[in-house]
Amino acid sequence: LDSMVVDADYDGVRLEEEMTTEFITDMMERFKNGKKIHKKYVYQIVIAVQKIVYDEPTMVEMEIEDDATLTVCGDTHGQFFDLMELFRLNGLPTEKHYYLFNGDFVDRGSWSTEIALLLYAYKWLRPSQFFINRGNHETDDMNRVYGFEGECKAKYNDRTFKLFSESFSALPLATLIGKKYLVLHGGLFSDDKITLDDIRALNRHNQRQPGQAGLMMEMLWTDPQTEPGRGPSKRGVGMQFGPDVTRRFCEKNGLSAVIRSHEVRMEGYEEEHDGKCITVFSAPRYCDSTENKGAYINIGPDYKLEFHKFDAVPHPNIKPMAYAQSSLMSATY
Ligand SMILES: O=C(O)c1nn[nH]c1-c1ccccc1
Ligand SMILES: [Mn+2]
Ligand SMILES: [Mn+2]
Ligand SMILES: [Mn+2]
Repeated sequence: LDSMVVDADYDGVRLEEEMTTEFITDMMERFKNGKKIHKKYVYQIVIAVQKIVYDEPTMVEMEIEDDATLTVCGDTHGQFFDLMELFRLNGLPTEKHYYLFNGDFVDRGSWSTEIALLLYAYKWLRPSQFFINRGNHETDDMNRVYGFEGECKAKYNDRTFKLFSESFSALPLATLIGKKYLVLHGGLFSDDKITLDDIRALNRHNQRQPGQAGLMMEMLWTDPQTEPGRGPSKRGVGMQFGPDVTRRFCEKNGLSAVIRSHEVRMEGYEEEHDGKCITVFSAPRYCDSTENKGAYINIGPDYKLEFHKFDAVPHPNIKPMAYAQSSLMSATY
């Protein structure tokens, strides 16, 4: 990277050895105006964050300081302009305003590189006050089909996607908030015996992609159901878990609730399983078609959950999946 030179006439804020709020402010403005950042900076940001998240535990554990707030966001799926609306309503990330993005920040929407670079820039700036869980869309199989790979290659290059792909494999799979809320993208398990220690013990570095079975796959793919017990997945991957499964898991692990994302909710969030399984989804008017609201959850030092809804905002006339590769082109031979 050192040999790469950013031309003297580059019109953006320059990035040196560390991330700065000035760089982030400028990058946000550039993205709002349909501009990009220099590919050298893309590489620097993704490589820096890959190193940071690689060393984080599979389940990150954090507390909310007395004068701080944590906002938990669900799927954003490349809907950059709606994320800007969320930040306008709720405030940008700061040293005292922590954010946790609960996976599926790319694919579907056509500003996935903008969202990924913005979240990564904040992660690099304040690694202990900004958190990112992996979703099932932070995987090669989904990115090949649902637009992120194509968008990386269209806006930047192949190397950009490769670097993002390696960073996705390094992302933590869950975040424990004040020992009360377990936040993960999909949901719970086919095995009642799974505990937080099993999640802590999961070595995510020897399995880059979730595959079709196992703890990592279930954390990224499963969904709640209203019926007690367990049932088959409607997605063909993972399974569904009922209110009794959630209750037993919370009791066994001393949790107040599990907070997950992964599914659209018309009001942007939903408290299910007697309030012990909470879905939060932060992509309003999903794929420009579902008439859902977005939502986010603010949690203060008292660990009370405060739900907020928000509406989609206008965006430039680029359709969802604009960069998705046709299945023929992306097939591997
Ligand atoms: O893209 C989505 O809606 C999504 N978000 N999480 N999982 C999916 C998905 C989409 C298609 C097929 C399987 C999963
Ligand atoms: Mn065990
Ligand atoms: Mn999703
Ligand atoms: Mn998902």
